[in-house]
Amino acid sequence: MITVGLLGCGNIGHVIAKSQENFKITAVYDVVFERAEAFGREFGASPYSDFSEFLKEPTDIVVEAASVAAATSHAESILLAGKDLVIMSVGALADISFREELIQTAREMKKKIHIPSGAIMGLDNIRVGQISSIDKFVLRTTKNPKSLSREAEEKTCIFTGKAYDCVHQYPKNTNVAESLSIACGRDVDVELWMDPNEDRNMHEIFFEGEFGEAYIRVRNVPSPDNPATSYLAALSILSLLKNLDNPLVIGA
Ligand SMILES: NC(=O)C1=CN([C@@H]2O[C@H](COP(=O)(O)OP(=O)(O)OC[C@H]3O[C@@H](n4cnc5c(N)ncnc54)[C@H](O)[C@@H]3O)[C@@H](O)[C@H]2O)C=CC1
Ligand SMILES: O=C([O-])CC(=O)C(=O)O
Repeated sequence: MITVGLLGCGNIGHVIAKSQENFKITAVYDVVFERAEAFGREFGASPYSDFSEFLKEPTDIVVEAASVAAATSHAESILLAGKDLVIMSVGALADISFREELIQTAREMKKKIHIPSGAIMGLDNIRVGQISSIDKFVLRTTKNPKSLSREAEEKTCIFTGKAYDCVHQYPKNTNVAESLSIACGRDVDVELWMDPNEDRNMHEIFFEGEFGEAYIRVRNVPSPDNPATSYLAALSILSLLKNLDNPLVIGA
């Protein structure tokens, strides 16, 4: 049984806690301690208000499902505590020197940093961008204004530019852009749209290069408790944890 420490007892944390099969969440931490306490009562995990005490719990892996700020503050100490790490708030890795330091720490500690596929499909083969030339890479994300905590009467483009800048302006909505950038090894182009007639979180990927061309479109059901987050994102952590100790490795 894999033991999991959970950083962030929100929407994603609750979805994964309801499907514990080959893993058990034994320790939880949240900046709002009452959330960790309530979560601990519901799912039988120990709640912590002190992050260093949370790290002393003998867990195999910590799942960060909190915020870019949480991932930035705590990722290094999680690895130094000898635990593998799943990062959901991938926007934290947009800072290249921070990302390289983390990778170096993971290497020294012989630990892994996992970036789940999150709210998209196809992240595995997008890694061909690291070994083969890419001519075009655009992510077009379209969400209902409610998912962006905004209002709009008509379909409106609110950002065009590089993933790095988008992640800084919309950290709760564009972790996908950073996951794609890391996977394919370049700062991808991003368009962010809000559309009052769209009830899904839609991500379209336009990808062209030496390999040929690909178009991937996912129309995700938003999480009822946090419409900015697609339900698929929580499922992707579950499939990652389910396959962690599987000798058969599927995907690139
Ligand atoms: N990589 C991807 O494809 C995706 C990433 N995400 C990201 O996953 C993260 C979690 O998403 P949800 O569960 O929907 O969010 P949520 O807002 O429902 O829950 C986050 C929880 O973390 C806690 N938290 C926030 N900052 C914290 C900190 N500094 N220290 C400790 N606890 C903290 C909050 O109090 C809350 O209980 C978000 O950063 C979101 O942007 C979401 C969807 C897709
Ligand atoms: O990328 C993100 O941060 C979240 C997102 O768009 C989604 O869940 O669809």
